[in-house]
Amino acid sequence: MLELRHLSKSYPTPQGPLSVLRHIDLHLAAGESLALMGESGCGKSTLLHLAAGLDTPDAGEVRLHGEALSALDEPARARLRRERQGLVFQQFHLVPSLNLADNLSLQARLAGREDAAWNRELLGRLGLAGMAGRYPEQLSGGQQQRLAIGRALAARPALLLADEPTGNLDENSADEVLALLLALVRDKGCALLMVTHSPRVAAPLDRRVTLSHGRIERGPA
Ligand SMILES: Nc1ncnc2c1ncn2[C@@H]1O[C@H](COP(=O)(O)OP(=O)(O)OP(=O)(O)O)[C@@H](O)[C@H]1O
Repeated sequence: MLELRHLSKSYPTPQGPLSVLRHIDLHLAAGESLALMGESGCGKSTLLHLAAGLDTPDAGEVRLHGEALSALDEPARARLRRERQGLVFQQFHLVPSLNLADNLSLQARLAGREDAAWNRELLGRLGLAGMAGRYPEQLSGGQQQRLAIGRALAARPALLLADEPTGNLDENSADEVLALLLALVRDKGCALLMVTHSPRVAAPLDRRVTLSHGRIERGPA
């Protein structure tokens, strides 16, 4: 369902182009979870941004459901992101002026896929029921992260892209949020590509790969 073919990406720097990704091939099947690991600065976020169509590769292509993102214009890419992808970042990116219920349903509403029953189930399973009227600043870090996950899943995306989704949480909250995230994606048959530097966080996922020197090193299955 997500296919990265011969992806290459470099950034311009005063010292010349910095080659970050070199001919990356990666495939993620429907409903599969994959941890993308590697040392700080190895290009994990760059790869995730390319997969999300938030940035464009220098060479190669990203295909989602067989459709090449490069063949779409930006409005079509944005629509695909809204309808088919959920994004979760380490910084929660909640909208401060919207309450919890409105933050949760924002993306689904924009995608025309709002489902009140699913929203209620999400709130319950994320431990946020009864807090619908609260604003992000009135929530703990763990609650804000759970809300960000709920927002990404509210439109029932086929693919969740997550960049260190538990990176801002203490160990206990991180374990709890990760377990919830995995249970939700498994129940809904949602594929997951998750960036993490932590082997502990990567362990419960179906597969792990490591980025190093711009290339994928296949880990143990
Ligand atoms: N816009 C940019 N311009 C120039 N260099 C960049 C840019 N964005 C990222 N880089 C460089 O590209 C490399 C890969 O960055 P990236 O953020 O993808 O790494 P990462 O593996 O996600 O790191 P971390 O685990 O620390 O978040 C780094 O050396 C970074 O400094």
